[in-house]
Amino acid sequence: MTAMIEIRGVRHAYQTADGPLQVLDGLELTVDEGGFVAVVGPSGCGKSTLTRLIAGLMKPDAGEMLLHGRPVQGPRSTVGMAFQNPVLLEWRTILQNVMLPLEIVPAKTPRRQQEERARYLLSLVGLDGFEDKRPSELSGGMRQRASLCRALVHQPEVLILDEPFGALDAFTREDLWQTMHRVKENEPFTGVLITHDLRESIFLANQVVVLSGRPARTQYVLDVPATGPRDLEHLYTAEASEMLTVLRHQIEVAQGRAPAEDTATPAPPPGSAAQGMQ
Ligand SMILES: Nc1ncnc2c1ncn2[C@@H]1O[C@H](COP(=O)(O)OP(=O)(O)OP(=O)(O)O)[C@@H](O)[C@H]1O
Repeated sequence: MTAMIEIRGVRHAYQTADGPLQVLDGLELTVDEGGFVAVVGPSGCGKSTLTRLIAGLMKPDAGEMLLHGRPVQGPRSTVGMAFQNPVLLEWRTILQNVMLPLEIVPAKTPRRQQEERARYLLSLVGLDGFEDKRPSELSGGMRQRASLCRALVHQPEVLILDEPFGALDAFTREDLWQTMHRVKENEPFTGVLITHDLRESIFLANQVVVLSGRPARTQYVLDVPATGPRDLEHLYTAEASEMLTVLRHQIEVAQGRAPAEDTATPAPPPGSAAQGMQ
């Protein structure tokens, strides 16, 4: 497997009025090409900071950030991003919103082909028939689907999803998880998902990385045995329940609510590779 994202010993601090705030301290992460990694951790530990570094919107103070073996020097059109708040432009139709990145960073393909791709993506996420609507005519879940298409329109190598489903109700969120599997089956991106939802992490990702409390380092890595599309029933299996128990415990450790060396730590689920990174 070729590594798409390699993060080695990354440190980052923000300069604040109260002095430097150390956010990341010795972060390690490898995402294989075509892989889908979920990053979980306590609130404020530095997850969004990590996404900004991967996207090249900021540079780390120390350590290496590599995409396809090359240092990340700045923002690249090969990285797509979608956030919790979709921010679609009301004066543009849904199709025009999806095509917006192609106007900012022009693609080499002819306009007709670009529009075909945008329409294809909209149909992939179940929004065919809504191309000419305005954002305010769509539900929250539909706007998030459109935002996903916009992030994918450039055929990014890396798709960063920063809590994209966090503001949605439980049913819509589960619907979107299944859409995400369909998209992943059809679009060859490498995914990084930031989430607070552990069920979401094991449903979507093939690996879950737990960050420690701030300053964050990689505390724990869990390989999810199931790959490819799965139905929601999968979340109610003994295997899923064991994985969730392990992850919940790791989050408690990261929050300082459970000791790191705890003999009560549940064993990793069968078939999964779980490892502490103390
Ligand atoms: N531009 C900035 N300047 C100063 N401090 C910042 C800046 N951006 C983030 N921070 C601080 O850095 C820390 C990490 O922020 P970040 O948004 O990366 O955390 P997070 O893990 O994504 O948080 P959450 O889980 O709550 O979304 C927080 O304490 C935040 O207040």
